[in-house]
Amino acid sequence: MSKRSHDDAAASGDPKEARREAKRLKKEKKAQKTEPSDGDVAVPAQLDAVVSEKQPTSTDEILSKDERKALRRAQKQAARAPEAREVARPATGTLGDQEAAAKAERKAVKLAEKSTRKVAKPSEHVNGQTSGEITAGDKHGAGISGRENVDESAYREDTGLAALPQSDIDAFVADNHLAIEDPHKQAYRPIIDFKYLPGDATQRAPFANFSAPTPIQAACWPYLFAGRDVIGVAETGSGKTLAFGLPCVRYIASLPKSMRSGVKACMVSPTRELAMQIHEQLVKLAEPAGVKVVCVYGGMSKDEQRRTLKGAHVVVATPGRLNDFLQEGAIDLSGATYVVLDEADRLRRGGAQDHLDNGANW
Ligand SMILES: Nc1ncnc2c1ncn2[C@@H]1O[C@H](COP(=O)(O)OP(=O)(O)OP(=O)(O)O)[C@@H](O)[C@H]1O
Repeated sequence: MSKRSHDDAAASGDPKEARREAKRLKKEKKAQKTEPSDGDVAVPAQLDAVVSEKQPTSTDEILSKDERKALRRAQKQAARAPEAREVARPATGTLGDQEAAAKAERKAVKLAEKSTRKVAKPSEHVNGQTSGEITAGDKHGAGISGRENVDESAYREDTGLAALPQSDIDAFVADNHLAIEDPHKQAYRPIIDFKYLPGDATQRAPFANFSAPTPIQAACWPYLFAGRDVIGVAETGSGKTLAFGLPCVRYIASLPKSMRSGVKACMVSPTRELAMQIHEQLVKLAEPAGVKVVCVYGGMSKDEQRRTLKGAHVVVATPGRLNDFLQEGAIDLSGATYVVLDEADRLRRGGAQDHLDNGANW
């Protein structure tokens, strides 16, 4: 009913008719007030807020107290589970009333919970490899091979780390975009603080100037301490050297003196510069532990390098020079059970495959 018809009724001179019209008009106005306007069709945005960080005020108007509580819970969980965002979104387009909103809300809570569990749990779809795969970014890779035939009980999680609430671990994994796949499903907790490293405080001295392990270190260390094979992928400058270097040095340092002689670890790097960088960092850790690290690479006198090899526990090498020394018997890797292929993808691309194949019978 329009104002025009009300005017018409008044103009007809029938007061009864005019009163009826006025009443109808009032009713209509009331009904218009309760109907959503075009601006209220912001339902998708409100439901997006189920998984976004900020909760718009209009959500408060639509949801009940219990629903708002569930919403906050979902937001917290969804913040740690980015996949939930994508799964929850399709539900948003079709909902326009309170009941539907509550339904979508419940669904989002469930999805967020499920996704959170998924993030926390190592994936189960690994293709029969024996390696754990640790991914923290995707620029450069380091193939890290742990000790063979080592009792996996060699690594015992620090009690403080084991006592942390799962939510702390989940938050670390989600915040650092870590994906950890472990076919053995041991689900070691990342060592998120140096104080959770095995060993006493003196062994943490090399990290005195660092505030916390980097994500790739935190994720790799438990697996490598346990003697597992690891493929680690992380961007450049993310601390991969210590990720594989610390467990290596600790392993050698832990050997009884009678078993310590000879090369115990070999690290192959695609370039001389990278090999030298690894060497430089490892020496700082290794020397105080009585572990000798040497670096051999092409373009330098072999004689000098041969001399340095005497008494070495760890050899850092470029593929060609390593192969030369293997051929001539200057390096014996028969006792080396800790092998690192630094930037394994680059090693392959750089034509190191033949050298690596030659070294396969180390
Ligand atoms: N936990 C840490 N906190 C702060 N700095 C660290 C930490 N661990 C290592 N670093 C420092 O970060 C720098 C880069 O580390 P590193 O060379 O291991 O990175 P990377 O991932 O191996 O890089 P690249 O891909 O270039 O080889 C080094 O100077 C190293 O001393």
